[in-house]
Amino acid sequence: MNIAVIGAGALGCLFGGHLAVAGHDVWLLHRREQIANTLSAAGISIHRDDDPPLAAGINATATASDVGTADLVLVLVRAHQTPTALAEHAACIGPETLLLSLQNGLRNYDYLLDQVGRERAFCGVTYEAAITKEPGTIIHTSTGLTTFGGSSVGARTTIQETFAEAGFNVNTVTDPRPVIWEKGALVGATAPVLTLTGCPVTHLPTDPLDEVVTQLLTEADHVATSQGIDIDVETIQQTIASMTESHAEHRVSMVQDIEHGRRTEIDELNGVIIDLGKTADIAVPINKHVTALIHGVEQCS
Ligand SMILES: NC(=O)C1=CN([C@@H]2O[C@H](COP(=O)(O)OP(=O)(O)OC[C@H]3O[C@@H](n4cnc5c(N)ncnc54)[C@H](O)[C@@H]3O)[C@@H](O)[C@H]2O)C=CC1
Ligand SMILES: CC(C)(CO)C(=O)C(=O)O
Repeated sequence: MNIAVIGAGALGCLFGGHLAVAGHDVWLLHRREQIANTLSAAGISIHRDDDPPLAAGINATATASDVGTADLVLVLVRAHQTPTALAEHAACIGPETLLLSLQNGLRNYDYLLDQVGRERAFCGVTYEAAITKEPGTIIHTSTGLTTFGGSSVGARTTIQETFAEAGFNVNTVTDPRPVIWEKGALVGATAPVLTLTGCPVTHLPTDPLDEVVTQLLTEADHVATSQGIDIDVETIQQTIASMTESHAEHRVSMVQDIEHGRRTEIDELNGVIIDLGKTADIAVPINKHVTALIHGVEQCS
């Protein structure tokens, strides 16, 4: 397959690297030509535990037309960067190109649907986790399930098989919205708490963090219900509890954003919960407070 990955960050290198090693023609789309040239020349390197690093030769470019027409475009920029990134790299999206997002955020499926319509848009979530050490060198901190969905069964199966052959554990569903909301609620409840407190993932289920996490989850659940989406707070809490082992070494994306002085994805997570809560007349005071506090941290970091 000719696969373009928009966003050569932690997850872009993780998925792109494994897909390249599995034999696909993978192109990383980077914003900066100079870094793209370095990635093309040096390849990427994926570090996991004490294993020898996985080296992957890869094509990288800042010019989407270099890719030709991609069979699959994997979108892995920060959620708020999605519409701009899709417009910028539209040259590799042809009339049959499939689009897949595995980003965090509650609006990514809508962005992809706007771009290519129902038959070619696929969206989901991943519990794989990675941190960038330097451009093209990443630490794969945790492995985990990837779940995505979309209308076309044939295309879904092709994408699932492609990722499974590259070593990923992948599930598919028809309607991706419940899994997107389940992970959106989880990240919206945990990432701001970890970012504001500086606590590691292992602290999440302990007092007093767990009370705030539960309040944030409960508000997200009420808003999801108003959208006709059923999420299970208890299941999410169990996932959070399991992350204290599976993600003990990981610094969540929002913490990484603040460490690098970048804008966080808070507006694509808790911000969406606030907006939809307003429309549906559902009070979400804790989401409003943490969103305001994260905006404050963004201004001062
Ligand atoms: N890092 C992780 O462990 C996980 C991340 N996620 C989600 O996956 C998404 C990607 O996360 P990361 O890889 O950590 O982000 P990252 O910040 O490491 O990488 C994003 C990359 O996109 C690039 N970019 C931004 N705009 C661009 C554009 N217009 N064209 C080309 N490149 C552009 C940035 O320069 C950056 O290199 C986020 O939504 C994140 O929340 C989900 C699960 C785990
Ligand atoms: C849930 C987690 C930690 C990765 O699986 C994540 O999505 C993040 O780092 O933001």
